Amino acid sequence: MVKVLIADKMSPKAAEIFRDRGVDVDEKPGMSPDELKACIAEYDGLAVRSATKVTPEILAAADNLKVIGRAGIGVDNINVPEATNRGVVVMNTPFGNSITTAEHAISMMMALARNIPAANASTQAGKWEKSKFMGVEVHGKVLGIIGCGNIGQIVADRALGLKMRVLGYDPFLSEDRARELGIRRVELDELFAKSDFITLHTPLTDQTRGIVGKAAFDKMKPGARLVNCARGGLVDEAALKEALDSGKIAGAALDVFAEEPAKENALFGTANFVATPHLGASTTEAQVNVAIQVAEQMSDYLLTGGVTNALNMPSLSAEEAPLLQPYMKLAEQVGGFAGQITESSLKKARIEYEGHVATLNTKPLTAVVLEGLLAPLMDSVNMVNAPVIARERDIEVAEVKHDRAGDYHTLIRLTVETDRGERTVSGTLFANEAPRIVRINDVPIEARLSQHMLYVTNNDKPGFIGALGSTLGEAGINIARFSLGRPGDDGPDGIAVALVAVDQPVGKEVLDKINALTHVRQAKALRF
Ligand SMILES: NC(=O)C1=CN([C@@H]2O[C@H](COP(=O)(O)OP(=O)(O)OC[C@H]3O[C@@H](n4cnc5c(N)ncnc54)[C@H](O)[C@@H]3O)[C@@H](O)[C@H]2O)C=CC1
Ligand SMILES: O=C(O)C(=O)COP(=O)(O)O
Repeated sequence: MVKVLIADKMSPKAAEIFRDRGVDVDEKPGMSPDELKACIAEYDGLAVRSATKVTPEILAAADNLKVIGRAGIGVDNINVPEATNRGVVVMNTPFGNSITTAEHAISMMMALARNIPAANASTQAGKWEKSKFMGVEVHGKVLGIIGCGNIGQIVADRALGLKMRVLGYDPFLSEDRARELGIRRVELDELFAKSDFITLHTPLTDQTRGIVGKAAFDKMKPGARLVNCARGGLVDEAALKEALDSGKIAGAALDVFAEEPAKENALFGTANFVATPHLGASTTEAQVNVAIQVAEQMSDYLLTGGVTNALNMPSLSAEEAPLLQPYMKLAEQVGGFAGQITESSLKKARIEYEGHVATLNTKPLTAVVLEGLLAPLMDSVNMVNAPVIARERDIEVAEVKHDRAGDYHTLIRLTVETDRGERTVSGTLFANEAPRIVRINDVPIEARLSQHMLYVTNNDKPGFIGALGSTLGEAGINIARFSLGRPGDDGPDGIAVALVAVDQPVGKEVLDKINALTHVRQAKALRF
């Protein structure tokens, strides 16, 4: 009998469904990491919310684990790459708590506008400080939404109902979709400058970490109010404290903190600061939704192999799987490469299949290319929902097949079109199984991707490679493989590209140093 552990507090519906489906279930919320590590080997499935941290250590001890189900949206408490390495499927429930979380953000905004938490405390303390708690209307005010995905769009809808004017910043929000939502799409600086209220609804990624920091507070309209019901690391808490203390902003409400549980925090006790203990998803309705969904999805997988809302596994029939498997990896790399080097709003993605791959069922491959392309920007993207997300975001997707082989016997070429022009990434399979990137824009190259990569465009001049090697060496970063390419093969003619596989991640500090090297035009750290 398969056995599942529910490690966080969940609606009793989850255990009920597991039992009804014939899955053995233990409920042990509140375990320490050591306790979890000691017992995890017993289980085939692990169901969590945000409290349990599924670290590489836990995964290393999870000898029988096949699936992790997140009863909620954000999976930043789960080490998905490590789970993938270990063949553990990670699933979430992308929509079950979105309305509830949007409603919490609106509640936090209203709490700030009318000083409700402080007025409540003062009134119940017997003070009757009517004149101290003068508020502001939200009617006619500007709400800036950073991250206009599922939750951000629900917040926009509710804010429009409150007669607010809504601005949205999201690299994936198209002009047409913004118009449909009744909001205005802006760049981040304009959002900071014009918003009376700002609310965050992005996942926590390398791009969004610290998105509201000192520079952002400096750009904000004096007297703005900030709400964060997404993830703690999005707001720099020290900079927020300074902005509140100096009176630069009039208030802030946080549901999420850089460190949770936040039992101590420098912000506690600050005037005009409101805090809730990660309550965004905590309503009866949302908790029943996510508990049912997670238990159904995990039972399906454990009992039948059916996959829904998996973040790290494509769903495929048993017959196609072995044929498509090596191409899946290639498709993910080609898409992931383009996604990580694309910085502005995507308009089109053209996926061309040439040679052998064009004779296969390319639908799942296109889905995996799109998944790779969109994954750097959102949490809940998988091969099943990636085409839907692309459609919703007005990204035009074209699939083209050329049966005849070109330079390679098999090739996947992805061309993405953004506001700033086109980018192309092509890849092939060596020996029918090993993915290689063979062209980036007009530059031929031959690169095997590994977990940590450095992608550098530079002026093709002597001295660059030595300087790069020294900078990495000084930072204790070992170069595993080094691939170089340039548009023409007949001597230096301007630009060149280096794809460097490194054994350690390249942090921001080292990346800044590389970007400052003579001849470097742009360096980016990529992850696969
Ligand atoms: N406080 C709580 O209890 C809860 C918090 N959450 C958090 O809310 C987040 C959002 O959830 P959903 O809307 O369902 O996710 P979603 O994936 O539908 O939307 C996220 C949006 O953020 C955008 N985005 C990504 N990078 C960005 C950037 N650098 N700048 C601006 N926008 C960017 C994406 O394009 C996407 O549209 C989740 O990732 C989760 O961390 C979710 C549920 C409950
Ligand atoms: O769904 C999410 O992303 C959340 O943050 C909800 O967290 P929770 O399940 O309430 O611990």
